[in-house]
Amino acid sequence: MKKGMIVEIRIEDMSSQGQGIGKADGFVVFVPGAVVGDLVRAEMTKVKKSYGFSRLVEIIKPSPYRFYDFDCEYLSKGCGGCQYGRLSYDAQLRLKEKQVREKLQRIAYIQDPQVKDIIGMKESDNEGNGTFRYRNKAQFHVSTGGVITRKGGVVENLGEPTVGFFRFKSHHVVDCEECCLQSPAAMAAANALRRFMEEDNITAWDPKWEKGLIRDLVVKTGFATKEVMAIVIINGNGIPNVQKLVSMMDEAVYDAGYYMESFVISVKKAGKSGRQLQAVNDIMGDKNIIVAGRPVIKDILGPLEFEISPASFYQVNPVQTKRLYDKVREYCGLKKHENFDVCSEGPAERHVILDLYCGVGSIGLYCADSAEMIIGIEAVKEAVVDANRNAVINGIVNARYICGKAEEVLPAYIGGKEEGTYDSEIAETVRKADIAILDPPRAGCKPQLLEAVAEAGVERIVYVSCDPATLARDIKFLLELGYEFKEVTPVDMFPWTGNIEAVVLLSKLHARRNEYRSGIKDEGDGSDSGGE
Ligand SMILES: C[S@@+](CC[C@H](N)C(=O)[O-])C[C@H]1O[C@@H](n2cnc3c(N)ncnc32)[C@H](O)[C@@H]1O
Repeated sequence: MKKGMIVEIRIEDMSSQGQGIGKADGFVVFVPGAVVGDLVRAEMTKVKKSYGFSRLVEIIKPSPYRFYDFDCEYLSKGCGGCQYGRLSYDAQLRLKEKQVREKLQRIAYIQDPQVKDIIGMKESDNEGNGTFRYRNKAQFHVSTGGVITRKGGVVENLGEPTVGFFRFKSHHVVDCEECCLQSPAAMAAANALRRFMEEDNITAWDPKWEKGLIRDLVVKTGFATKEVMAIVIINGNGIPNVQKLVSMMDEAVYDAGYYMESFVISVKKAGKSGRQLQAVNDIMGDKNIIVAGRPVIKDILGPLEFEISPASFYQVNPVQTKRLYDKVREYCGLKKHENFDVCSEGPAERHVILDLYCGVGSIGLYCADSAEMIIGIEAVKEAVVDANRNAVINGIVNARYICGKAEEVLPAYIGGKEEGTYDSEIAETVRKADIAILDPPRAGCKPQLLEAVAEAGVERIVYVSCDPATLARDIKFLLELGYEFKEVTPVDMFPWTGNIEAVVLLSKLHARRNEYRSGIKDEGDGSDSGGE
């Protein structure tokens, strides 16, 4: 295989970035623009030892799964947001199921994993918007516009500001005035920011010159409350004429049918290396300044209310979050939520549940009615404060939160190594835990955390993941630590994109746990489950 060669390829798979994947002469080739089922002609652009990249030349026979009605002009302009925008929704769901299965087979070495039907979105969801407008958090990048002073004092007008999303595998911002995945409030706020920058000649952050003011805009929307928080991430100490921007956004958001409850500036000073390809949560600055309104917005999920701060994580698709959390409850073995009353005085089941990577406490609080105690661990302080407040708002008294890295906090509490440096009452409760819910960021869990969970001896592990590869890696380790894989349910939290969410149930293998505890390294065959 050589660069410049024209090859014919049947597309059999797709990457999470939306590239078609097929084989030519046994050689794996990535073809951007092609979808599963296409027969294409492609020109090789880069050739490695066993795989290569190509440019789509011609679709010889289009796939029956091709979707032609995706109503977005920015997809063809290169916006990298909707990687699966050319694939029918049903085909997306099948592809995501397949990807979860394959990762478990290839990375966790589970031969025939029990993969339940993916929980997809329905047409009637989300006030009839179905698989569209499902995101309650928009993250816009802002690119150069206005005037800038170059090194040496040269003043240059950089042209129109752009507010939108990165092009596929690039930091080029595709200017988007409309996005069918975002809430109308988010688009109204983004368009107001662009207008403000144009009118007031406000610069955007230029990663090449490491100059300019506005870097990004995050808009959080409470779908149930219509409350909106706008967070403008800047390279500086403030925004000139910021009150004008606040009123422009406020008006635009109100016209879209929402209420701007909070306007925040997040300060992120220029680093030497300029803008890196950002992980979702790295977008925020180090210091958040509440310029107008309240420091939190509120949302409602099922029977619970949640307050969310600028720096706190909150699941982005509320309709699917409810379904995901219901699945978590089911995997925890808790009763259904139908007659849920969080304030009920009825006897709780005797579960002690560890809610690891708990964010604003949402999953644990969703399970609190069936627990003796919820212990949440979370690294972001604002989220821990939110979690405590959320427990209070909902009248939940059986939840405690610890701020710190889960991989440091849990081993300390389980091992009792630093007695005196932590709450011994909580430590005692942690050691009684019988269920652990793990919901880490994309990178997955650190081995120390998984070892501590196994050391705690919980009967069930419910692992929620947004990256099947790190999920499979961690499951492989948990199997070695004496747990048995039961089943996985993928949940489509991110229609039209290549992102996959999945929830896994693992249960303790009693004989093997004892071996693990006593340090005997007997492999066993896993058939000795004395389990549940
Ligand atoms: C995918 S979110 C899950 C949040 C929550 N369970 C929910 O459903 O909304 C992952 C959370 O882990 C937190 N986090 C990241 N690294 C962490 C660590 N090492 N220890 C504890 N929490 C961490 C993040 O701040 C974030 O709130």
